Amino acid sequence: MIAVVQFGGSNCDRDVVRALDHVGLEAQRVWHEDGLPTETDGIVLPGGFSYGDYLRAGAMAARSPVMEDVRQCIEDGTPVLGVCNGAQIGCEARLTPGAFTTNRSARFQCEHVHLRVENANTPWTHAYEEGAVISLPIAHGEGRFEIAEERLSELNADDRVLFRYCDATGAVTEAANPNGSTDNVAGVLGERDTTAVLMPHPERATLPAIAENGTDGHPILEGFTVSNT
Ligand SMILES: NC(=O)CC[C@H](N)C(=O)O
Repeated sequence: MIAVVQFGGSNCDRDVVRALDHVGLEAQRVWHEDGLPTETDGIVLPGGFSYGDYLRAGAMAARSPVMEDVRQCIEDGTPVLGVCNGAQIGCEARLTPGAFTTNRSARFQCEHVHLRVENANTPWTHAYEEGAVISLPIAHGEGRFEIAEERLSELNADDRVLFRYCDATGAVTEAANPNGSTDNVAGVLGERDTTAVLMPHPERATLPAIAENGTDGHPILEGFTVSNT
């Protein structure tokens, strides 16, 4: 069972449950104060505006006691995916490197972006070839990935950048960088490749009924089945 952890202000938790259901995975929303059910074999930190994005997006949710359980699950090899606000929470909780800060535009941005798959050898990207270009929606005000230069070199060396913003041809350019993220980074891996966070929303590009968003998010969510085998 995939636990979709809900904090005060989460607003993508139902969408994630529905998308996982479409992928054929049993998922359940779990209120963060209730802790993780014993049958948890995957975790999603969903998008939204936990605690109103006060202080910094994700900063308060990252300090919920449930995050200790999440950390323990990661150590046990349980796959964990953070999406948008969930990515911000993941970085704030130091499950993944770097930080998400205010977009270069200083505005909330809701648009479709192209992403280049930088590492296809992970559960989340197993269905893609390295260098593949996919399209997912973004919707955030604080999605600008920042990290110290030395840490970025380490991340690159360890192949822990999962996705970069690119144009339709796969070129990683400044023009294709929607929010000013360092090195166009849109998603990163934790110390294990079973932990990943990304700002774009795979659950919004999974259901065929939302045709304009495509279905490129489907294989990403399927990562839970890959890492569970
Ligand atoms: N869709 C979301 O999860 C929003 C993310 C976050 N609250 C932001 O605006 O940056």
